[in-house]
Amino acid sequence: MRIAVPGSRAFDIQAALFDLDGTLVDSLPDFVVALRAMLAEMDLPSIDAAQAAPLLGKGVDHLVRAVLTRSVGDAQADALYPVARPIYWRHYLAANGRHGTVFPGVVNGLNALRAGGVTLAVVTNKPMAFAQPLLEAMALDGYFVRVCGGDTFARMKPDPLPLLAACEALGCAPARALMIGDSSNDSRAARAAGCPVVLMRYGYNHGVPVEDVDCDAVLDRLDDLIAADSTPRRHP
Ligand SMILES: O=C(O)COP(=O)(O)O
Ligand SMILES: [Mg+2]
Repeated sequence: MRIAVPGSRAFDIQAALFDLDGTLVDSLPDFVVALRAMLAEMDLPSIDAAQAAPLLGKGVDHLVRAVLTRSVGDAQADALYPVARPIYWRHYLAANGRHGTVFPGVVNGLNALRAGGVTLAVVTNKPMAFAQPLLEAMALDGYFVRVCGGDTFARMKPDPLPLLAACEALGCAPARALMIGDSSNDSRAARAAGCPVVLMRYGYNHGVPVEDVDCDAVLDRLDDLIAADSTPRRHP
């Protein structure tokens, strides 16, 4: 499918690889509920959404460690981490998909890409035990022929390995697989894999605006991607 990307060139793509948190699903409320429950159970000071958002996107282990470091400093975080991790997993499994929502434009965008014959896959740093139930809770699971989690391969994004492995599984050359993400984690992985990459403006970006990140384009909504040969239109 030839797609037009506002502010960039047209791309002839066969597959689209999607980041999950901050790109497809606004899962920040789930993370906040689970983190607050973990901190309360451990008698540690709480956290709010603005403090948690920049810590997302680098996998669950990074998140738990970063939240502990924020609360108690580096040395104590190391000691508390083995206790905190299973507590966080329990609370996140309970919160997963209960408070989050699908970002506006995502369903229309997925439908348009699928209708254009593009093969869709998820490449997230979220562990599979969280990623699959979240896609099901958001009724997005039917769109993707493959879901790759942060624990599917030996290394996660920003390493190119998950993107290269996903391309191989889909039988797609990296140059024809468009990565759609929300942070430098996604664009660095895409650049190293040789995939074109667009970033969503609304996601979780480790505190670095996506305009300042090396990528092919920045989008406000997924359905701003349009078939290159059709008249530009905004889906309802
Ligand atoms: O770190 C996470 O759990 C989220 O990862 P994602 O942004 O790659 O979906
Ligand atoms: Mg993300």
